[in-house]
Amino acid sequence: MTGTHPAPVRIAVGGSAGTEPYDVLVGRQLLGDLPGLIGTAARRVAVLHPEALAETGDALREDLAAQGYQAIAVQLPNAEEAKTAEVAAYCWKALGQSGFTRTDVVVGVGGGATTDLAGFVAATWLRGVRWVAVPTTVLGMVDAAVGGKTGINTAEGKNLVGAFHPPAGVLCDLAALESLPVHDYVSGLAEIIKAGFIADPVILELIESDPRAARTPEGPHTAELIERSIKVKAEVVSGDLREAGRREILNYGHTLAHAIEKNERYEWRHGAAVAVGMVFAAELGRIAGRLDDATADRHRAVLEAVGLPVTYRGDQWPRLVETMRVDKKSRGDLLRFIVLEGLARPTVLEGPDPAMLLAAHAEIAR
Ligand SMILES: NC(=O)c1ccc[n+]([C@@H]2O[C@H](COP(=O)([O-])OP(=O)(O)OC[C@H]3O[C@@H](n4cnc5c(N)ncnc54)[C@H](O)[C@@H]3O)[C@@H](O)[C@H]2O)c1
Ligand SMILES: O=C(O)C(=O)C[C@@H](O)[C@H](O)[C@H](O)COP(=O)(O)O
Ligand SMILES: [Zn+2]
Repeated sequence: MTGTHPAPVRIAVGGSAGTEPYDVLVGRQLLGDLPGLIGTAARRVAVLHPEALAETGDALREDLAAQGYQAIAVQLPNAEEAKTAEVAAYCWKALGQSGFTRTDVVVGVGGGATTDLAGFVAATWLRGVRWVAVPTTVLGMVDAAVGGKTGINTAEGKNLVGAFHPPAGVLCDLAALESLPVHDYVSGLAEIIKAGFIADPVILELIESDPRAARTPEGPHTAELIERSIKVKAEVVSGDLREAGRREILNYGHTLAHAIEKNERYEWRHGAAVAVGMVFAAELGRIAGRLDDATADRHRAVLEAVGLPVTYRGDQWPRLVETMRVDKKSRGDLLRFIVLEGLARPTVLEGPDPAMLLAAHAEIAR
């Protein structure tokens, strides 16, 4: 089948804070590009994959072995269970036992949880080795694999330990999405919709034109939605890898989302929590007098139209507030939220009055 697909779309991510630039490729049958990204200096390659992609991980290992690399496959638990210190330690052991040196390469194949963990293992092994991301979920392609945020969760909260460690390249093979359960596919739409609200409203129009079709990889706008969202992310992280400023806009909806995920013991998908978190942030923006009613209402409408949740248990508020205090955007005792001043006009709301937070919470509580 080689040669039957059009050339992939290539989206450049600029090097920032002294890191190398790299490309995100979106297309089909992209694994031929993997050896070029691994590079000629590597002898060993570790393919980290989730249990759900055991066959893919093993096929990739065999392929790399056939090309002369000493390749190992390291199976991780599915989803958020992979993002723990114990799983990272298990991977460090596998690298140590295979004699992994500074010129060897980690490949993360899977959803955002897998690439977050794989990138973190690469960032920490020998203080940093090269890694390549092969995202296999919508969310992984449009968000997690791009931008170099890697990390794990702790008992106190989501992504509290990590490193900025950009990949050498990102390969988004759209064929991978065909095996993704619809629940996971739709979860990824939350980050696409986020990109629409913070930067590219055409995304919202494409989804609103046929929300049912947006729920499937066969939808007419799938590739465009993915490419537009990657471009938003690439543009933002190219200028601010370490989140010194503008990158915070990518955290729209995430302050509450991460608290919900922790409260649900990570049994909610990230995208589902981000959907509720964005409705909360929109209401907060409206209550703070920054966002117009129509744009605030549009959040609920588009998220519900694709089947994402827009409400959360009303009795959990005190616990959620407690968790939000350790959000990475907090400074001392000051809570900080990304809100909108209009479509594609994100800004920071610092230290909102607790009554304002409560009023926004009332709009999502059930
Ligand atoms: N680093 C970042 O910038 C960033 C950005 C956004 C999200 N994230 C993180 O990403 C994670 C969520 O990622 P996700 O939504 O991709 O979920 P996930 O990685 O948990 O994957 C969801 C499920 O799908 C399975 N799976 C993956 N690909 C598959 C495929 N092609 N076919 C069948 N099953 C498949 C996984 O094994 C898992 O069980 C969260 O931990 C979130 O914090 C990170
Ligand atoms: O890349 C970013 O920056 C983001 O904030 C993207 C988010 O979608 C993503 O969930 C990220 O992992 C959140 O980062 P955190 O620093 O709030 O843990
Ligand atoms: Zn996110």
